[in-house]
Amino acid sequence: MNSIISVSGLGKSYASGHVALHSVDLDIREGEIFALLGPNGAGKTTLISIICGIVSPSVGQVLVNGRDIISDYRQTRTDIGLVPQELHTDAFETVLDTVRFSRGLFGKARNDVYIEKLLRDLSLWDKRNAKIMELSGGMKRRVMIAKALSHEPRILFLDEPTAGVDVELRKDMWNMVRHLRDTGVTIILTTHYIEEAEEMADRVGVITKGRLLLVEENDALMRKLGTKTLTVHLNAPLAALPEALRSWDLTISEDQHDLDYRFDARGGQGSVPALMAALGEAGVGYHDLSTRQSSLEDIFVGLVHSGDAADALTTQGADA
Ligand SMILES: Nc1ncnc2c1ncn2[C@@H]1O[C@H](COP(=O)(O)OP(=O)(O)OP(=O)(O)O)[C@@H](O)[C@H]1O
Repeated sequence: MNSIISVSGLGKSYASGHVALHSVDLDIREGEIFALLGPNGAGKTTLISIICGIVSPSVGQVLVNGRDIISDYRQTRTDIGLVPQELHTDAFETVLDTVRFSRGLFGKARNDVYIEKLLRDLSLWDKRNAKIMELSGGMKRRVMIAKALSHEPRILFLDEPTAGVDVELRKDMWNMVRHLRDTGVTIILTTHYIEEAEEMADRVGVITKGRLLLVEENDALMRKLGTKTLTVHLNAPLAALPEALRSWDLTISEDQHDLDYRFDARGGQGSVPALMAALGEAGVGYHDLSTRQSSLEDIFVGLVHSGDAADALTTQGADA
């Protein structure tokens, strides 16, 4: 598959002296959903702001569709739609007017057929004559996406599309993004939710402290993300594991009130009901359960320690 964006040796030092990006190499494939996953301050917004021409790089090169983002700014910017992290749009305008206006900013002729399709695709057509301030938070986000797509870009950047959004809206957003990808748009989103990267992306890049640690196909990365821990809160303290439970990867907490069970974050969930049955048969009573997924920090630490980061960078190099 062709690269629609090619980033090489990209570095950014802000005037404050802070180095936000260290020599990033990255290729985005046409038609994919790519998630840039990293904690706050990792450099995600800086990276996409450079690609979109909002922040200037200190060193390195970015090609969008084969064109340099600096010497060919006008064309490369036209190829891109950006939904920034902060939602800001004119509260008193109607949905239709604000989206038409955004298209005009790119010097594109009015195209009511395209705008209608776009608003229908984003389930906004019924609200086309509503003022922005009358819309729910989720709909305002959709309007931001419609604005970003109003000039028919081939690439859409979504900076933290679901930050502060409730679970239901998040799932709506995921469906919408997949649908947009099916219409041929290449999508790059930033997130600090592992779950979001897992749910949405074809490939994931993990970034921390301005370094792209690895770029992987989603499945391969999620396998690396290791384990989930299920904690079983017991009715009574347990001093030792009953014989029948010795084959399970179980650890009794120090106060003997909890049992921790570690299982594969992907594909291992089927073992949880079996464990519950085994606990029942062994006469171990419990009153509550909780699960915990490895945090990004756990993963970064794990990657750095296992040396996978270096291997992964090689993989990324080979990808380019
Ligand atoms: N204009 C600026 N001047 C100085 N430092 C900046 C500037 N913009 C960002 N930074 C710093 O660069 C680093 C990377 O910031 P960036 O916004 O790219 O991270 P991020 O991964 O998008 O984080 P978040 O998820 O919090 O937005 C941070 O330490 C941030 O404080």
